[in-house]
Amino acid sequence: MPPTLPSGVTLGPASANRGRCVIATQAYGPGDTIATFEDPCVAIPESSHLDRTCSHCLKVKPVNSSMNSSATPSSIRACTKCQTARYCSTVCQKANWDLVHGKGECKAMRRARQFTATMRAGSPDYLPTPVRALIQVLVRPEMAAAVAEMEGHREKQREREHKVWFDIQLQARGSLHYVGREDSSENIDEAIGIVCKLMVNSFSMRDTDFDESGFYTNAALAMINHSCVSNAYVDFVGRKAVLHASRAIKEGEEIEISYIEDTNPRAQRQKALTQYHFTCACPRCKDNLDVYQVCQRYPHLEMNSFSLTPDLDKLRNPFPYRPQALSKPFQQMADEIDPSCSEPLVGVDIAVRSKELPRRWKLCAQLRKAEAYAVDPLTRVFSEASVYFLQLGNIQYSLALTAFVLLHCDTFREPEPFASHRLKDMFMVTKALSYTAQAPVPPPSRNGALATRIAKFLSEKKQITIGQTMLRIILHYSVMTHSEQSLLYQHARDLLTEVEDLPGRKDENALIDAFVKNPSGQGEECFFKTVVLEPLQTLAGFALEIMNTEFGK
Ligand SMILES: C[S@@+](CC[C@H](N)C(=O)[O-])C[C@H]1O[C@@H](n2cnc3c(N)ncnc32)[C@H](O)[C@@H]1O
Repeated sequence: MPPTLPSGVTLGPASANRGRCVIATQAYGPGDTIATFEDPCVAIPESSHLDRTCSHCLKVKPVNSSMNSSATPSSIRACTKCQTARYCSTVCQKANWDLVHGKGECKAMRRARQFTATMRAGSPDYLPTPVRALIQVLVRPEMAAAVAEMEGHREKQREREHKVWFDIQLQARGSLHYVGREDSSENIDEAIGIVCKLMVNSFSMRDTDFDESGFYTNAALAMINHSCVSNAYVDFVGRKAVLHASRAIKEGEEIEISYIEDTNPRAQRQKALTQYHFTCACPRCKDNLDVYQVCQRYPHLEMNSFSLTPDLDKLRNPFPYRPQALSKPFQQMADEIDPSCSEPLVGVDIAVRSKELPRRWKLCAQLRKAEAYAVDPLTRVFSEASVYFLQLGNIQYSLALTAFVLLHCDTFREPEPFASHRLKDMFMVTKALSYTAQAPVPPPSRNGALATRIAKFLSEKKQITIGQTMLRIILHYSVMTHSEQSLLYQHARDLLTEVEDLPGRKDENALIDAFVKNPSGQGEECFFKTVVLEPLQTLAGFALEIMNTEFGK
C-alpha cells in the first residue's frame, strides 16, 4: 500500500527514470508551510548524541550551559534497564516505551551492552546509528511494512564497493542478533532489504551547529524526489518533519528537496548522490552553474530588501564590470582545486589545521582574485578559519570572518533570506557581538595588533543594537516560515529578551521596533544603514586582511 500523504501534497504519476513523486495540491509562496509529516518509521538520536538527547521528543541538552533555553531539557535520564536510551521526562519515557522501546528495543540495547562489556571492553557501549534504526523497524511490524514500500536499489547497492555491501550485511546480521531473531537466510534477506531502503530514504537531522544529530525516516516524506535547485526544504521539530516552500510553487507542480549540500561542487554532489543511484539532471548539474548563476535565477530576490544584503542590484548582477576578464568560469576554477581541499577540517587537530588552512587559502588564489568568495572551497576556507580562530580564543578574528561569510557568501549561496545557514550565521555573529560588547579591548600583542584594531572599531560602535536588530530579523523569518519551535528561534528569542530588558535601552528598542515595522521608511532605512549595516560591512572588511596576514597572500 502506498503511504498516505498529509494534506497539502499528493502522490504524482510515477515515471520510468524518477519513480514516484510528490506534487502540490495548491499553490504556495516562498517560506510557506506545505505539509507536516508525523508518525515516522524511525526518529532517533545519532549514537554520538545519545547521552544528551531525549530518545522520544529528540530535544537536546546543550553541551554549553550558556545555550540553555526554555526549549532545551535541563536533565536527561537513562532508561534504568538498558542504560542507553535517555529521556527528558517520564511522559516521554512512557510514550517511547509504548511506541518502540518496550517492543524489543530495550532488550536489544541490553544485549548490546552486555556484549560490549564482555567481548569488547573499552569500546563504546552503544550500537551504530544505522543498526539502531534497523532495530526500530524490525520491532514494529507496521513500520517494516511501510519501509517495504520504499525504493531501496538493492541490486545496485550490491554492485557498489565491496565495503558498502559488507557493511550492509553486517548491520543486518547484527540487528537480528540483538533483537533475538534467528539468522535464517529469509530473515537476513528481509533485514538487508530494510537497510538498503533506509539508506535511500532517510534524513539526517542537524543541530544548531549543523552537526548530524539524528536519523529520520518517514514513509510519506520518502516519496519526494531530489533537485540541486529544489523548491522546498524540510525542517525537523521533534518527531515531526515540516515541509516548507523555498520559492513559489504552483498547484500540481512537483515538490523537490535537496538530499545533499547543494552548494558543493558538482563532483562532490555526484559522489554524495551515489547512494541514491541516479544522475541528477537539474539545471545546476546540467550546466555546472556556480552559486552566483543559481542566485540570479532565484525568483524572489526582492525578499532580500529586508536582510543584511539589501542591495538587490548586487544580487542580480554581482560582477558588473568584470565577467569577460576571467580566464575561466568560476566553477571550473573551483572544480580544479576542490578535490585537494574537500576533506572537512571540523574536528581535525588544531596543529594540522594551522598548516592546512594556509595551503587551502593559497590554492584558492584564482577564486580570490576573481572575488568569487561565495564559491566553494573558498567559502569553506573562510568558515573553517573562523572556527579555528574561535578555538584559539581570538574572537575578534572569528567574528570578522563570520561577518564576511554572512555578507559576501551566504546570500549568493542561499538567496532565500529565511535559509537556515543564513539565520544560523546571523545568530553566530550576534552571539560573538554579545561577547565582544562585554570584553575589554585586548592589549596589543605581537600577532594581536589587528585584533586590537577590530576590537577598538567595535568598541566605538553600538554592538548591542547591531546584534539586537539581527535577532529581530532572525525572528521575523522564523515566524514567517512557522519555525517558532526550532531551537534557533528559541535561542534567538531568549537572547533578545535578555538584551531588550537591559537598563537604558528604551530609545534603541523603539528605533529597532520602528525599523522592523517599516524597513523602507526614510528614517528607519537610514538608521539600519548607518547603525547596523555599515559597521557590519567594515567588520567584514577586516576578513581579507586577517586571512592574508595569517595565511599569506
Ligand atoms: C527518497 S526516494 C524518492 C521517491 C522515489 N522516486 C520512489 O519512487 O520511491 C529516492 C529515489 O528516487 C529517485 N530519484 C529521486 N530524485 C531523483 C532525480 N532527481 N532524478 C532521478 N531519480 C530520482 C532515485 O531512484 C532515488 O534513489
